[in-house]
Amino acid sequence: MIEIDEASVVVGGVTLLPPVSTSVQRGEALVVRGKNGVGKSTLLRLIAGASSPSSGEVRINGVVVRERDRRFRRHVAAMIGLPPMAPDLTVLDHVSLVATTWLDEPREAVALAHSVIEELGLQELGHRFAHELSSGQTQLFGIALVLARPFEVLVMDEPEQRLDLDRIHTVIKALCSRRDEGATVVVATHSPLVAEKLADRTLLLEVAR
Ligand SMILES: Nc1ncnc2c1ncn2[C@@H]1O[C@H](COP(=O)(O)OP(=O)(O)OP(=O)(O)O)[C@@H](O)[C@H]1O
Repeated sequence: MIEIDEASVVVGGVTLLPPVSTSVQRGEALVVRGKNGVGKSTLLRLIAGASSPSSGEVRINGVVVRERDRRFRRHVAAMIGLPPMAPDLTVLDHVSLVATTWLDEPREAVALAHSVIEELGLQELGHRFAHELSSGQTQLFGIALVLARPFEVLVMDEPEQRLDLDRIHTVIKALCSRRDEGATVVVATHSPLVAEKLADRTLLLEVAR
C-alpha cells in the first residue's frame, strides 16, 4: 500500500510538484494524468524513492520510502525513463541478471526471465545487444527489466512511449495482470487507452497557481 501525505517538491524556489495527498491499495491501479511539466514524473520518483519530498511524506506499507534500503527496493519495481544498459550484455543476459538478483532460486529466476520476455513478445530478440534494438523494442526491453523480479509496488512513467498500438495492448495486459495478482500499481500516462483499460482511479495533477 502507498500513502502520499501532502508530499511536495520545490527546487531552488521553483515548485516541481505542489502538495499531493492520496493512497493506493494493494490490487489497485492509480493512473496519474496531467499536462506536460505538471509533476507526474516528479511524483513517481518520490514513490520509487529516487528523490525525497521537500515537505510531506510518502510511505509504502507504513514505512517512509528509502531507495538505499534493499528491503524497500525489494518491494518496489519502477521504470522512470529508460534504465542504463550494459553494452556487452544481451537482452536475455540483462533480464536474467535482474531476475537472479531478486530471486534466490536460479532456476526460478531463469524461468521468470524467459516468461517476461515471451509475455512482451521479445523472444526473437533475446540474443541481441541493446544497441541492436529499435526504439519501441528498447522500450519493451526496459519494461521487461522492471517486470523480471518480484514486487509489491509497480511504478511506470509513460509505458506507452515509442510503442505501436499492438504493443501498447500487450503492455496494458501485462500491467493489468500484475494489478490483478495484487500489486499496487501507479502509472503516469498521456494515453487515454492506457488510462481507460488500467485505471481503478485517476489522479489529475494541475499546474500550481
Ligand atoms: N532538476 C530540475 N530542476 C528544476 N526544474 C525541474 C527539474 N526537473 C524537472 N523540473 C521541472 O519540474 C516540473 C515537473 O516535471 P515532471 O518531469 O515531473 O513533469 P511531467 O508531468 O512528468 O511532464 P511530462 O508529461 O512532460 O513528462 C517541470 O516544470 C520541469 O520543467
